[in-house]
Amino acid sequence: MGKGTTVLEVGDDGVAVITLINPPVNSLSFDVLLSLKENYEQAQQRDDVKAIVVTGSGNKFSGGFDITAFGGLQSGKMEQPKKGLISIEIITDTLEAARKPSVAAIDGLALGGGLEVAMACHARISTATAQLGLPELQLGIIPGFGGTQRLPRLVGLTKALEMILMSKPVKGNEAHSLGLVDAIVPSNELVNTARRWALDIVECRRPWVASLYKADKLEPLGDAREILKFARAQARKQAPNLKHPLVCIDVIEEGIVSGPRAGLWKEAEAFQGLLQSETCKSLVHIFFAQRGTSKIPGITDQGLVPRRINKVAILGGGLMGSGIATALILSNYPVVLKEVNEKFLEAGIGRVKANLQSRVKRGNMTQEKLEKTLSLLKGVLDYESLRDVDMVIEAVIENVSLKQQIFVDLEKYCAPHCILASNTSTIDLNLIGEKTMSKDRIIGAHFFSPAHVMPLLEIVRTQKTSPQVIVDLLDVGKRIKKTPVVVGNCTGFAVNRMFFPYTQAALLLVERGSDLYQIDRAITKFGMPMGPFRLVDLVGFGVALATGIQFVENFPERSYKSMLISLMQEDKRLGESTRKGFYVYDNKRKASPDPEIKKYIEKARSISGVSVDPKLMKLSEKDIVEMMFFPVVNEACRVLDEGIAVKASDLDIAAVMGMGFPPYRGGIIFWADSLGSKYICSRLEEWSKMYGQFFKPCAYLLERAAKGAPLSAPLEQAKSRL
Ligand SMILES: C[C@H](O)CC(=O)SCCNC(=O)CCNC(=O)[C@H](O)C(C)(C)COP(=O)(O)OP(=O)(O)OC[C@H]1O[C@@H](n2cnc3c(N)ncnc32)[C@H](O)[C@@H]1OP(=O)(O)O
Repeated sequence: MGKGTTVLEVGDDGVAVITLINPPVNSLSFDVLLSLKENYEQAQQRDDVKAIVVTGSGNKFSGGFDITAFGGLQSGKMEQPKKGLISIEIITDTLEAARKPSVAAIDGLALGGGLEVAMACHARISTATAQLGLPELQLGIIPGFGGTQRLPRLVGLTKALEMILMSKPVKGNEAHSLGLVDAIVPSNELVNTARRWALDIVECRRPWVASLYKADKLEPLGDAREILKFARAQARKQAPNLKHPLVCIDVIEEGIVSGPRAGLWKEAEAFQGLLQSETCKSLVHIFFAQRGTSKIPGITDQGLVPRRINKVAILGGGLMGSGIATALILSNYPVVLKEVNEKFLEAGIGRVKANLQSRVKRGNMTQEKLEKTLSLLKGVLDYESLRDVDMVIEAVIENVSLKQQIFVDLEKYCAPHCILASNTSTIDLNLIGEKTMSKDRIIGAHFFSPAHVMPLLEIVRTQKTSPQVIVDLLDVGKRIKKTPVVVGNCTGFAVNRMFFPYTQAALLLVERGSDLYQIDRAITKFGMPMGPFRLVDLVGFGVALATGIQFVENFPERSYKSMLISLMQEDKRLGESTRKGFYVYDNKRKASPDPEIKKYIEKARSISGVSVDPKLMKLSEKDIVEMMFFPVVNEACRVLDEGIAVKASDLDIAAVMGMGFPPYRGGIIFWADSLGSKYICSRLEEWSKMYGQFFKPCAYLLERAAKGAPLSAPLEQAKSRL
């Protein structure tokens, strides 16, 4: 059976309506594209057809080219169509060059190839809320159905570059003011308006525009060159490791300098090349991995319906609590914020206000909306006000006995159905709930700071957490626009388990002679937002030490015990907040290296009893990256082996969204598999001989390496490769 189709219906008015049908988003599979071509040709031939309307089924135009086909095209299982077949033969020479005019009727979304089909029509009618955009760069490719040529001609070069390079869609209303669509109508009038518009074109009451040859919106060549030069500089600065944004700019330039037809050919060539790139493979993996995190075998396939959460309570108005409260009220959840005294409560509410105010300052929220959002927040000091909430999220300091007492109290005051969640980032949930009888409704809701900004939500289930409670929290996560990763219960869960060896590797290397600023530079160049030392400065030494202790206590055999951070803390160097950490900070928070650090390193080195290793003093960037990240891979393997994560791709998302691992490398395990389990294992073995247990490969990694199996393959599959 084919994948999707189009349907042609001819009305008495002489308009042929062609509907794209490929749920859920009417993606453009080859079947859909070939069927679209056939129906266009039929409409051309039929005497009873005067004009054409293209629309999508289920109130959606189209989400673009079928991303599920990428894998087949990349592996060679599916044949690449000949160059230009779709963008030139179908979209340009069949759709745009047709002898009968066509109008796109856009509801819901027109993204990527979807918008490119719409731009080849001779006019576009849209609803106000539809999303229109070319987000291809997010997938490591460029628009490949003529978008690089038509969008600049419809909206001007500057706006087109912004939309394409930032993968930023616009809503119908904005698209209208930009000239991308010709009229905005309500959804129920969409197709009829488009029909009339198409007939008006036939009768010359409306212009018949072929976007590819429109030139009035294009800037003069000299100006265009300047704009492109600026865009190139920005792209190089923002994503120095990525080539495809620069390729995209070259392709756009070709169309402006040599004409749109030449631009189309260059686009087709570049598209085919980029489709095979590692960047594209990695980003497509991330696309599906991200959607896969909310599919949990045994939980989300049981037909459970999420219960309605009407009101949420947050315990603790510190940095985390106030961030979580902000995230919730921003998605219209009424929130009760509980603190222990007036002073803390006021400070907590103040933080939420400040979070919202920064949105107003940046122009992302009106003052009126701020007031309305803030009215959803109520501060309280007692447990009485928690009687009618459906979920509590505890976000107090990381202190086991305090948390245990809180959960006992919650059990007393909250309704029996109320979900009892903890935002702990490291502590075992069984310990937190030890003194309660409510173990089935205890769950971890681990947010990342700042909680109203960071996209990840680590959902921690214990053996006893009921599937219903997991489904409920998944639903809340979706409503507050977080990507969930559901993990099992242990010290540090998935993200901090991976973070720990990362920080430890950095400390081990500097104690043995590597330059800490060089480590930070190499790691930033690899694609992390900042290096490990700059990061510790940012989160603060207090947090780093508190989490560190949890790990050293729980995993002593593989912890590298360094006193470096403690020694600096004794001298009140606590990171950026004190203007001194591994770096020194000026008034503008600009970080500069500090020669004084040597002193602390030497002291820490003598406490650890290690000596400088000349090899580690002159590590290459590649070696730094591997010595920093292979221990992370090793820990990720343990997390998989212990069943803490259900699938490898969940850890890829956890690394990308929780640690800042570059998405264009596909996440931690995907990246590791690109290097091979054998190679990683052999390097770790080599280092463990020289530098100790910290690097020792775990059983899972050893087993995979021995079989030459990828780390991401499910256990049975890896075994069956024998
Ligand atoms: C040649 C061309 O220039 C190349 C292209 O067109 S490349 C494609 C460009 N298009 C895109 O990048 C859009 C990608 N999709 C999205 O951003 C979002 O899915 C969306 C905004 C369309 C919908 O978002 P949302 O409502 O949150 O639903 P979401 O869960 O993401 O998607 C629903 C389902 O549609 C699938 N889907 C979405 N877009 C798809 C596409 N283009 N192809 C195939 N499947 C797609 C998702 O994988 C998901 O499947 P699942 O239910 O099995 O997990």
